[in-house]
Amino acid sequence: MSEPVVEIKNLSYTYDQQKVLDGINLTVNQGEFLGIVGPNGSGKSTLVKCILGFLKPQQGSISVFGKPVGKQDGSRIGYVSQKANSFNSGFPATVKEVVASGLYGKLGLFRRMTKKHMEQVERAIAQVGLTSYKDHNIGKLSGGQQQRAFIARALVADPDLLVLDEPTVGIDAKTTEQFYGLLRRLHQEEGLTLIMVTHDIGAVSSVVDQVACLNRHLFYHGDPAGFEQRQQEILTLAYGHDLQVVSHYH
Ligand SMILES: Nc1ncnc2c1ncn2[C@@H]1O[C@H](COP(=O)(O)OP(=O)(O)OP(=O)(O)O)[C@@H](O)[C@H]1O
Repeated sequence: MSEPVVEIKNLSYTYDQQKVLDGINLTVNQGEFLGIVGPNGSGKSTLVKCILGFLKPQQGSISVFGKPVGKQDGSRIGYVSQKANSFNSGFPATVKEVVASGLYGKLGLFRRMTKKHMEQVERAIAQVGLTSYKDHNIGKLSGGQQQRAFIARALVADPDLLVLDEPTVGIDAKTTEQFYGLLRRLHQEEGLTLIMVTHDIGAVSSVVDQVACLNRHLFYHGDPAGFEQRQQEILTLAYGHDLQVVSHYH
């Protein structure tokens, strides 16, 4: 079997006096699609920031593609942050320019784009179905279209791992469904490994193939069937009360 994409061992993270992650052990294997769920303030974004190397944990270790976090080629990881879709409508950049900015890490800011780079940009835009909007101003697109443009920016450098932090916040149910369709295709047809933080517990089981339920501790990590079977028990532990979950997809 190939090496894990992400391997987290006994990870703890503390902000000032507040321990927000405690003793987390979690492995993401190649080709998996992991959904991270948990209540507000449960440490989901902190965990993602540790995986991306933005935060340095006080305890434990994380390796990504077999190397300590921060030591791998950054272009192997695509990231779409929580705030990516709160874009100023006057922002003076086209979809093509925003997507091309995803290559700056590889190119350096002032190196010219070659024909091959431009083809990569066009391909990433096509992957998310925005070809007819490629010359539109990003700020003038709908929230769902903007979100797809940011996915294209994360995909343009051809990453092996895509990390998404609450990508469907502020997006309506129909657009969210289309968006999940896109993620499913990237996962199933292109074999991309994905990690997605989400509040959408109902939909998680129909989109991801692994679920991690977090609230400082990891309360569940396994397949969606096991999660559904023990859902009330796990959510009561993690959320502290019975939470009725309505699935969007059944
Ligand atoms: N930079 C920071 N400094 C101090 N405390 C922080 C910082 N960032 C987050 N926290 C706190 O750490 C806890 C976990 O935050 P985190 O953003 O990881 O949770 P989350 O599960 O992603 O939350 P949400 O679902 O609301 O986005 C929260 O109590 C938050 O207030």
